[in-house]
Amino acid sequence: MTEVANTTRSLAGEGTAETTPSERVERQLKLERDYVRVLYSRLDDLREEKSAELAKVRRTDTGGNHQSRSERDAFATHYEDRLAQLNSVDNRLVFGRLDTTGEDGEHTRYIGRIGLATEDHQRLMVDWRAREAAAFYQATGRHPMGVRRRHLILDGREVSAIEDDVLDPEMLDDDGVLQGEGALLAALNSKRTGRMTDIVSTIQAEQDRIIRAPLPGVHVVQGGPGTGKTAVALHRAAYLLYEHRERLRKSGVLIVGPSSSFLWYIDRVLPSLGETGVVMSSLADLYPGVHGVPERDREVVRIKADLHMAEVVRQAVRDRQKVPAQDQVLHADSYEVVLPRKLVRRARDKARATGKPHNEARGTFVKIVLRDLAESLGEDLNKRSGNVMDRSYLVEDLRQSPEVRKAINLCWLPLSPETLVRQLFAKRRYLDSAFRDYSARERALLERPADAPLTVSDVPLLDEAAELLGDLEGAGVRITTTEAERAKATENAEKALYNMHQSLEDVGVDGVVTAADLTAFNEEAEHRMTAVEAAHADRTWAYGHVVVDEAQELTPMQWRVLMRRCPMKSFTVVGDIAQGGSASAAKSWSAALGPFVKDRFELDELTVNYRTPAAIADAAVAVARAAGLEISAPKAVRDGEAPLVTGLPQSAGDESLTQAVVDQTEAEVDAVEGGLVAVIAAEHRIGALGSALSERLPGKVGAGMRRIDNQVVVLSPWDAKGLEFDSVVLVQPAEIVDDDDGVGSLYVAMTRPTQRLRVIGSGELPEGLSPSS
Ligand SMILES: Nc1ncnc2c1ncn2[C@@H]1O[C@H](COP(=O)(O)OP(=O)(O)OP(=O)(O)O)[C@@H](O)[C@H]1O
Repeated sequence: MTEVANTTRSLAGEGTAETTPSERVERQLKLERDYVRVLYSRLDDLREEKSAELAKVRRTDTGGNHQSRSERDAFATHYEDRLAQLNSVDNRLVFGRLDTTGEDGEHTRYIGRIGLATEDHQRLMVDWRAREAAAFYQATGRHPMGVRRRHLILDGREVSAIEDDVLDPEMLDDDGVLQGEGALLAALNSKRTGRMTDIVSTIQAEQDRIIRAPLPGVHVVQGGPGTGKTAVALHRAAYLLYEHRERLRKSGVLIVGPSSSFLWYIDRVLPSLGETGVVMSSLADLYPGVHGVPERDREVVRIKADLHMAEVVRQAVRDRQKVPAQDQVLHADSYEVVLPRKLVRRARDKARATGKPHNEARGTFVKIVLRDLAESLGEDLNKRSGNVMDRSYLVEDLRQSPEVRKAINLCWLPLSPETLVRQLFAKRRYLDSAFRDYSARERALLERPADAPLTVSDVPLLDEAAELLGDLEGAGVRITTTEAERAKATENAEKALYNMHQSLEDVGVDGVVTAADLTAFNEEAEHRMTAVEAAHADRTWAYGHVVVDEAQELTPMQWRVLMRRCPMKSFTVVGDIAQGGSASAAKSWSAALGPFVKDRFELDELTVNYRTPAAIADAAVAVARAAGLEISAPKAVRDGEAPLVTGLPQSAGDESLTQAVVDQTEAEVDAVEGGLVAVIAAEHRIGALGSALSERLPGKVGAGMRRIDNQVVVLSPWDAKGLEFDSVVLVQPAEIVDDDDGVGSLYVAMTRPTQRLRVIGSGELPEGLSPSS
């Protein structure tokens, strides 16, 4: 490893008076190239090592012994995790170099995606999340921290350029806040691919402070569009998993985003940082086994969002613990017995007083009813015939009677959350009782058939109901997995198995895998799936940390669900109050979080807009402010081109508008040369625009309009939330304001482009937008 020692000299003093600047750069480049080759070679060695170890472990004969098998599996899991990590970090393995001068001399550290060391434990590269790497992100011109920082720009495995930051307060201009400006601008100017990438090589100081904040507590990150909130939230998850691995490995991290297309957009970031064990969920999927469809009526959204719904659901459950209208005469065996209302009421009150959930308390209810009924039957028999009957026999006789069973069931049936919620909105008597504090108009709005699909707004109600009802098994009901669930589990297992095969082939073990290995892989695959999937499938799973993106959209009832998922209340919450679109979006962070944590949350703000060029961001801010939105505009990193606004006459019909949009989109596809174009329009236009665009640009517009990796994608402002495109064609902005969720939605749509914005509208345009001359 002499090569390593030679290349890890400090940057200081590397140039000599005799050499020209370009010679010095060349020498430095060579130095770095040599070093980076060493790093990749070590990575390759490690991969080979781990895959050989893995194959060996897999071949170990455990002699059918359960303990040896679990030990073998534990080793295998360890090697597999490490191998997966080594396989995921190839791209831009290393990106920085930090030289420090301290009392103990000069040190050079290379900063990369993971930590690497030589065989004899000499450090080669530091994980970006390690404490020693922090200065790489935190040193600024104003606070140089005694370091020299170099950015390495790689093309494949080769260093193509190096960039040294000037960390000298004397040389600071007023804007000296950006680090590694060249690398940063290269990242920002690159074409979008439809998938978010990591920013690990260019994290900025204000972002890094948030990423490395302590684990406990609720940390809110407010920031305008494009300030890197999503990026920061994901890198924070990776950091926490590194820094608190022991704790979070067991409890897990949950990431919540607004929609499944958004989760798809971000789902490559964590694996590229070597982290895979994270559970992701959209708001529609927070309740296991249900995917909530959008709730269309804004009034209904508002009603179901309110915390008062917890009381409504509680009442709905109480309504299912009934006292019959009259005393009932029942038959059991050869006896006749009266079931008095009073007895039922007493049993119900006692069962409720246990404080147990409905399904569990049902056991108490049934026991009390049978006991009291047997007692009165016993007394009756004794009175009539003088016989003293054994009470337990009578209880058994009553329990066997279909009439008695039916009568008891009608009073207190075991219930699933789905049934409760479906019937709540389908049966007038339940609706009227649980929503008694609401107007007749509101109740009419809420009513729907029992087989109507469950909506996103129903998801928190299901969760609430599940809390209050408890397990069905607690009520003695056996739960069988449905055919569909079984099919899904098999499909998942097959996928996992396929992936295992793939990764084996990738590391060159193909051909030596035995049938026993494959069985073990299969078991392992199932085991692994359940680690993440078990958490997702288990409503009562207590996560160690929850990350919430686009958090301004969460309703109070959705927050209530999330607070339940993390009893320790360790949250990273990122969002922008000004972008709030839904009918119940938060007006402030205090209003959103106050009911759950009072004022016990940290608030940080991100102030730099990395996505949208200033000329476009300014136009978006002008429109938002003209409509009275209070926003603090982040400072854009790039200037860019002003939006082109085309105003069609009021008389132009839908056909001319569509025509203009198609023409403009075609021009944008050419202009962005392989980049992505989004056409953002109100929901009702999406179908027609999609068809017209597919006709003009065959093969470029996705059939499913939400496939955001197509070159052209047509979507609503809601679906565009959190996403970005090289160019955006914005259709009929006035309609977006009226039709969708107000000017917040228009603001979201206008801030999606990384390069160009085109606006096309007929008739009057919203205030702040005027046709380009
Ligand atoms: N430090 C950085 N280095 C490179 N790129 C960055 C950096 N910070 C942010 N970006 C890029 O800026 C863009 C916007 O980031 P991101 O989507 O995280 O912003 P956001 O605040 O979540 O935006 P919005 O609120 O509009 O959804 C992304 O392309 C992201 O990769």
